[in-house]
Amino acid sequence: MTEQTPDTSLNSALATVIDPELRLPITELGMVETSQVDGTTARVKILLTIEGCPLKNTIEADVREAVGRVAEIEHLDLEIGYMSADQRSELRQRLGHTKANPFIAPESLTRVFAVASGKGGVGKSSATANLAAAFASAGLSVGIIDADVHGFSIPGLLGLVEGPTRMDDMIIPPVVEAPTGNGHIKVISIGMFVAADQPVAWRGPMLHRALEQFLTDVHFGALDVLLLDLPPGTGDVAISMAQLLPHAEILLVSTPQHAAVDVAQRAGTLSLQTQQKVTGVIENMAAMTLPDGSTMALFGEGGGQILVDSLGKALGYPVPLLGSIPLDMALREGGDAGTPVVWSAPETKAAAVFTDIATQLTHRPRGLAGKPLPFNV
Ligand SMILES: Nc1ncnc2c1ncn2[C@@H]1O[C@H](COP(=O)(O)OP(=O)(O)OP(=O)(O)O)[C@@H](O)[C@H]1O
Repeated sequence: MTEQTPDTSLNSALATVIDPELRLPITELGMVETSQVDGTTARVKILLTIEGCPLKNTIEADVREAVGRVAEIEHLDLEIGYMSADQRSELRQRLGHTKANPFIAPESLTRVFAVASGKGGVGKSSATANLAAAFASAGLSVGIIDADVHGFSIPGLLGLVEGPTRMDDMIIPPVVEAPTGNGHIKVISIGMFVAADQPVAWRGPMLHRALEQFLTDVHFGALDVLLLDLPPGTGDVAISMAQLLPHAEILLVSTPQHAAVDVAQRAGTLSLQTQQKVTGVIENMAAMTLPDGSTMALFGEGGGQILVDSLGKALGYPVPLLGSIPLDMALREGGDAGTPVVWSAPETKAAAVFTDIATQLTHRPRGLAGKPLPFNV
């Protein structure tokens, strides 16, 4: 066995420091410019990707912690610098960032789910955030594109305050870690690019361009699952999504209310034109259990089943009802507090149903692979 020198011990320690956004060891990202040991002092220079990097303090603390674990080292002389344009370009190459949509590459292993609804306020964004949380709790690497232009709520539902990091023409999305395990959620939202109190009054081509840029400029890295939170209805974004991610599978969220079924059905049958697959229906806001154990069906009952039956007939293949999420105060409170109910109250029925749906989806075979669409935007 070869003896570890202090220098190799230092490098091994630095290799345990993971860049929180890029999710790779800083030693593999060209971020360690100097690492040497003189006597009992380690001299380390770390290069951050950009000046004003929001994660400076985290990376610095992680480096100090890692070096502190090396027995031979008593002092750390740590310098923080910034990458040059050439070094950043090298990093982009190392990451394989090509400004091409990675999700339509034939070798892509990412499952893409577009979460849609017929109308607003049925819990589509809550379902997206909770499904992402359930996938991340299962150890998966998850991405969310919040494309709900008029109600971008995903960052708030996940408690994200920081925005993306711009590295020249590459955008690095902020990351939310699952409370246990290695799973995480990378989030990009239209809301991160507009002033907080400004409505997004964009026409179709601009929305198309924004979605396209999210797919080409945002460096998600290797994702197991990508979820898109679509605006309600069958508008421009749904059509752009179908064109940019033809193999995306549609998850339709609806309440049990019978009146909601027709609108949800229209959103579902759009898939006939886009040739996408409706992978399942999630019924949300189903009967809630009251403190005395009785149930109250505030939004009626049975809509989810009616919807899957009618979609099955219209689409010509069975569409499963993946689960029925009850109205639950913990779900609303978790969303308001920025922690999805799957993480904040895993013991609730709502959390259990989301977890079950995520499990079903990971075990279901993929939808039809990227078919060309019969129309252009
Ligand atoms: N099962 C549930 N129990 C209790 N509250 C819920 C449930 N599902 C959603 N909500 C609450 O209903 C409100 C609307 O939910 P959400 O924003 O997820 O809907 P949406 O369909 O994404 O709306 P929009 O289309 O406007 O973006 C939120 O306040 C959310 O916390």
